[in-house]
Amino acid sequence: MYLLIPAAGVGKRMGSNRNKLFLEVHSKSIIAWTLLAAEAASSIRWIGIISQPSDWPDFKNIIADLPLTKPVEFIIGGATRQESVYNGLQALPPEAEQVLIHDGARCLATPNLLNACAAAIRHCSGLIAAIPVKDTIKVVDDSGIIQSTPDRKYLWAAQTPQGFNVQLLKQCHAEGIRQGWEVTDDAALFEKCGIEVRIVEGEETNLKVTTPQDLAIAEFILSHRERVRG
Ligand SMILES: Nc1ccn([C@@H]2O[C@H](COP(=O)(O)OP(=O)(O)OP(=O)(O)O)[C@@H](O)[C@H]2O)c(=O)n1
Ligand SMILES: C[C@](O)(CO)[C@H](O)COP(=O)(O)O
Repeated sequence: MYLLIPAAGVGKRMGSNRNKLFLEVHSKSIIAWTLLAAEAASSIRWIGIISQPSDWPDFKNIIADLPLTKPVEFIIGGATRQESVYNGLQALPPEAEQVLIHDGARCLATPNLLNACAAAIRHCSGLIAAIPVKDTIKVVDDSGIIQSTPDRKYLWAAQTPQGFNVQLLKQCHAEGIRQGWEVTDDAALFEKCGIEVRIVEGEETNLKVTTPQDLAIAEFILSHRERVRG
């Protein structure tokens, strides 16, 4: 399985003055944890890091210190996550028929989840890891007035990995450019193109490290894992 890792952000919500994936949690950088999970996932055979060239020296220094055996390619990121993934798709090896896209910021995803998504994409055209929401979700208008309360039993929080048939995703990204669609995950492009996307049960611990509070939560999860695994 081919894995694209969007890693070209700037971490505005983290308040970071550099790519937040270089921040450390539990003694390793966020991107290091993500790459170690990809290395440990037996289904992953190739890794593409989509990132800003200005970050490549730092990424390469991190990778040099990791026990990686799988090929890692550097792909130029875009101004948005959507553009970054578009670039990543163009850079895939020509033989890639399916792809997993996994946020570099989701450094707690387990190898088992990556493998489960890699197995599941063999049987469908599109999928996402997701978990049922626990809170009641409100749709709120611009003036802060609640407009509706969707039935929670139909609401899932999308995570990554997200998996896709490569040719279909390339077509949907191209249509997104033509239509000016701005999406925050790739599944939304499939949805807009009318292509079915399945859910794969995600992990409650698979948070996207976005704000400083998430760093503290990730630290707790990683230290707990270490205690449990010994
Ligand atoms: N132009 C971008 C923006 C984001 N990402 C990646 O997409 C993932 C999810 O994005 P997010 O968590 O929003 O990261 P940032 O964009 O860095 O955060 P912020 O929105 O707070 O700036 C991250 O791994 C990020 O590196 C990317 O590859 N290219
Ligand atoms: C792709 C994603 O992680 C699914 O929840 C999320 O949409 C990324 O959003 P971001 O604003 O780019 O972090």
